[in-house]
Amino acid sequence: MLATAAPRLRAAAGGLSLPAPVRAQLVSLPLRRPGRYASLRLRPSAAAAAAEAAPPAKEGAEGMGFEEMTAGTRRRYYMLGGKGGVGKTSCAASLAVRFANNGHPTLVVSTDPAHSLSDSFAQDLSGGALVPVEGPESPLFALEINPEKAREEFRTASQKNGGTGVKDFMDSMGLGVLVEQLGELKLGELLDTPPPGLDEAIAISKVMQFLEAQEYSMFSRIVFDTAPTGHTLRLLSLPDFLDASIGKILKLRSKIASATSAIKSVFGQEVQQQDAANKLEQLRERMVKVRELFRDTESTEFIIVTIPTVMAISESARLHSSLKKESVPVRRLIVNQILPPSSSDCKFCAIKRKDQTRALDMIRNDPELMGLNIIQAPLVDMEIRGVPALKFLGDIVWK
Ligand SMILES: Nc1ncnc2c1ncn2[C@@H]1O[C@H](COP(=O)(O)OP(=O)(O)OP(=O)(O)O)[C@@H](O)[C@H]1O
Repeated sequence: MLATAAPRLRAAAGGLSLPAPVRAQLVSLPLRRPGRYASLRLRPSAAAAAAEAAPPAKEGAEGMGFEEMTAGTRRRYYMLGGKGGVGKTSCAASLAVRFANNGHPTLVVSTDPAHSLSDSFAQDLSGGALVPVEGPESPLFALEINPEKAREEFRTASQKNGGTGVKDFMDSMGLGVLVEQLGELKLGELLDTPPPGLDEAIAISKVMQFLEAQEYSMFSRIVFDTAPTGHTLRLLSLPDFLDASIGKILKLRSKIASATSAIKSVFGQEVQQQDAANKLEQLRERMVKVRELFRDTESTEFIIVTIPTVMAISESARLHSSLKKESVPVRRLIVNQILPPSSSDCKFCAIKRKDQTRALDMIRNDPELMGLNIIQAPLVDMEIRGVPALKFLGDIVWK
């Protein structure tokens, strides 16, 4: 029973209470104030008692606990995704803190255009660059990919330079060669409007950087806090789309090249043509790498986050089905915000708990979801913000 498990914890309206020191800080915590929590640590006894008081964290397959997630120093990617508002950011941030506290230099990346990593860590992590998170034992960095800023740069560049500045912008994302080709094919109008999927293209370009740039080589764990389902599915299918598009551009180029070769006698043109084609092939190879990364069971895992409601579970089942079609590895399902058992005679809580129990049964009987390792995460009675609160949640969820 919560009330007797530890004096710091109480059975509040059926939910799990944060320990007093964390609560005290949270009440007065402003948004995005850096450094506030750097020295605050949860007392191990409180965290342990909370973990004990929480509902069973896991069911399902053996050997799928945190030990397996943290083993080895070879880099692994974890993508957390699901319906809006279910707790993707809280779970991703808590996993990142847990990795960092277990010796992994970790990067947590938000690909959600409506970022909440800064709010979750209660530190200003905005700006689109790597920012150190204060608090964990090993280095933890955060990156909020800033598509709105990128969109703005895109618009400004194309307005100022009649389209040519767009190339610089796309160059910076490693996609400049695509623009060159579109320009050569006289598809200029395509360059003046941000293409659909630009947010995802920016995220993909970052993933390419993770694979290639020295700056990122130190990270042994990279955790993605993804956007709600639709966005994320587009993100995952984009490398395929770009690969196919590049294929089409290459074909079109070669058709145009052969049609015009008779009148092209300028020395060097052939070489230029070949150079552009090579660059396109290179970009294509990079896309293939990203696509393979998303599908590599050794290095990547997509973790679906849901809550115990019929609507969220139905969306999770659809998400899992789409991810399977994309061959993205999924093994775990977090069911967040579960009401722990309570001795209180709150009628509302009893009904809510029954509803949640039915929803959990629904997961166990759903053909799409039943094979996944289910991780139950308790509802805490306050917003989870700041490293100590995330550590508290992470120690309960990731066992
Ligand atoms: N287990 C929990 N107990 C209590 N509060 C929680 C829990 N999980 C998440 N929350 C709260 O719910 C809110 C939404 O959580 P979060 O931002 O993590 O969700 P999200 O799925 O990332 O949302 P979005 O789709 O808007 O990005 C936050 O205020 C967070 O503190």
